[in-house]
Amino acid sequence: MTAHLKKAELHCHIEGAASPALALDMARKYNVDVSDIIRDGAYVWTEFSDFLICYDKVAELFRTEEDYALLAETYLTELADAGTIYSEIIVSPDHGNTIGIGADAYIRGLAAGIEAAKAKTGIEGRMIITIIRHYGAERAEKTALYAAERAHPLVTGFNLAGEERMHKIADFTRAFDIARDSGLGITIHAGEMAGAFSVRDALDHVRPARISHGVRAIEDADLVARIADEGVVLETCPGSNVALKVFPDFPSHPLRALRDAGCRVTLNSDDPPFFHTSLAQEYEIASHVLGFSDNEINGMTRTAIEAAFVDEPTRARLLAKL
Ligand SMILES: Nc1ncnc2[nH]cnc12
Ligand SMILES: [Zn+2]
Repeated sequence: MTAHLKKAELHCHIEGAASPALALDMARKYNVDVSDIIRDGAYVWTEFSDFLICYDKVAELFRTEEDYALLAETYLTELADAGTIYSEIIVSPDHGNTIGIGADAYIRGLAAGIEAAKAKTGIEGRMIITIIRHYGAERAEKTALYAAERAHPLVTGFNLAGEERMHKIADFTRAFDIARDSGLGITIHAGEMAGAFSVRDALDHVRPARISHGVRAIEDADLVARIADEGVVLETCPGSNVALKVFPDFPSHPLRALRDAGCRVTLNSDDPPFFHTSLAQEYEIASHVLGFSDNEINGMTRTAIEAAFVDEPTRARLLAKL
């Protein structure tokens, strides 16, 4: 049982945290037919690109600042109930623009949800603005400028998500330079749907403090050694990887091998209800399926707080809670 363990997560896409029940509430509110994406109380998708389409359709069900506040408050309260003290949610101002409320209202709504959850439960939350790889470099640079202008004090990091098999990481270096120069922490999706070369490209071109996933680095022993040497933190999401068939099953997942090779690893949920998981379940998988001891799991939680994109007094306060 890991229910008694304190938890922290660095990697959850906020629209990907919407339960099918909450998405159905939104669909009813806006009279949207969602029978193509929700069936028998579960999201319906077949493989990664189809998952991204399903994800976008769910995101478009949240249409006001209040909807986004409810989404963030609901998710973070649920995390806090499972013993979570810290969460970074990945947010996409581009979604605010798509639904027509604009990036500012989107971020304001999410921030209100984070603050409401904190007031109720004490959970600390931050936002990581993500650019979307398949939208291309031009849109990424606009979003980076928006993030750099300090969209909100709770925005503390910058990421690249989306279809990893499109474009090159080198196309996004200007966006990452803008974000880094503004003081945002840098992480980047790599080594999930593409192989070790993608992680190497991220390290060479972007120099992130963390890699979102990074698990396919396991295909290249020299790269694993480099990740360990450089202390780059891996935001691993085993349940997501198995659901998306990055690895066929949990025994094939490289979390143990990466950790044993000296990589700094953390546990994360990615898009929990899409992958039939939760942060609490990822902790359970780490314990009962991957065989990590409570001490080893606590070490991963500590790594998450050490690598969190927060100011030092907040980090010290969070570390004191472990
Ligand atoms: N697992 C994932 N990989 C890349 N982009 C995403 N957007 C939402 N979930 C994602
Ligand atoms: Zn992700």
